[in-house]
Amino acid sequence: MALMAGLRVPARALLRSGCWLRGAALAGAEAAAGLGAGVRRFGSQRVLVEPDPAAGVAVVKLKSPPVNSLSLELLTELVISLEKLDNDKTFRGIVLTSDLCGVFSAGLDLTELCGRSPAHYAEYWRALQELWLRLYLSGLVSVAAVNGASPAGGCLLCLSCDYRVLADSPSCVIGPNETRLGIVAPFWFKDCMVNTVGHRAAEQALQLGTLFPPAEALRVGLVDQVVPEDQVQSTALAAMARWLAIPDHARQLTKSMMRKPTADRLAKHREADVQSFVSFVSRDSIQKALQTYLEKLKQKG
Ligand SMILES: CCCCCCCC/C=C\C=C\CC(=O)SCCNC(=O)CCNC(=O)[C@H](O)C(C)(C)COP(=O)(O)OP(=O)(O)OC[C@H]1O[C@@H](n2cnc3c(N)ncnc32)[C@H](O)[C@@H]1OP(=O)(O)O
Repeated sequence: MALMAGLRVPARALLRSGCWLRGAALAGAEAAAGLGAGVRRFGSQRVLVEPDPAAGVAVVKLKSPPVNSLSLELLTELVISLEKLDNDKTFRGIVLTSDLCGVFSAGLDLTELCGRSPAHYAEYWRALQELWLRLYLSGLVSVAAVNGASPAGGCLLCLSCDYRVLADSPSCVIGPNETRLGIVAPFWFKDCMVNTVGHRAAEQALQLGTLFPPAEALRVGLVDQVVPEDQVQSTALAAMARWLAIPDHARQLTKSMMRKPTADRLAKHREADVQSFVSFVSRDSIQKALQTYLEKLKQKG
């Protein structure tokens, strides 16, 4: 750990922020990255949006060190950015990626699920539902450029996109590891898994809490392409070009036809889903399991 201005800052976080600062330093090379003169990045503290209006594409980068865990703030900022892009006719597609080195998203922020009030759990779960519904049903083409580990809720984010490109590195594991924490993925995560990899593979992965290394993730169909780490974003953009070659109205109607029944299962029972999450996560046994897991993570660091 490094101590900075009285703040306990993990060395890994500094390394990672070095990684995204390096990205910021490359701002001068924005033209090379497709950002023309006068085109400005926008976004918020935890979500960086790099627009390429000429291509109709925005690269949306998660930048919430150390591990892009889905805090209430990150969920909220991501929903706002997606809403803005969805409502802006300039954009037809987004590439969702991480601005940190080695981690796409660590999934739900476990500190949001431990030792908080039922009202907080309910607010948190509503924000997660909101993000999932918005991303899953977005009219934009969404390509996940998965440049780091993506367990549990991180995997859900990827599955909500239309296409997934994963970096070929042993640390880039992806999958629904919830049961390993002693918790259960919500039914809408289960539905996304089933829709992507089929019932049998989803059942095994969900029960065993499997985190797939890249080659396995490709084999089961959890991701669509595995490429060297430095080619993840360019490959995602190339995939995007293929998807954008299809007329929007036809693609959007087809996407809706494929996804709406799954989304409706949650949309029609959102409040019941919130209540079952709150009562589940408030159980003493679940609180203990989550605390123990968090402590193990911290000790490992
Ligand atoms: C009856 C039915 C009812 C249905 C109800 C439904 C209930 C559903 C409930 C919950 C669903 C949950 C889904 C989830 O997403 S749970 C979260 C699962 N995530 C994980 O297991 C990932 C844990 N993290 C890791 O494996 C690693 O951190 C990794 C992402 C691989 C990165 O590794 P590394 O680079 O080595 O970084 P560190 O492990 O050292 O972590 C750095 C610091 O970040 C903290 N951390 C990590 N992950 C989280 C997290 N998810 N939330 C909060 N904090 C996290 C970690 O403790 C380190 O902190 P510190 O620096 O203070 O030591």
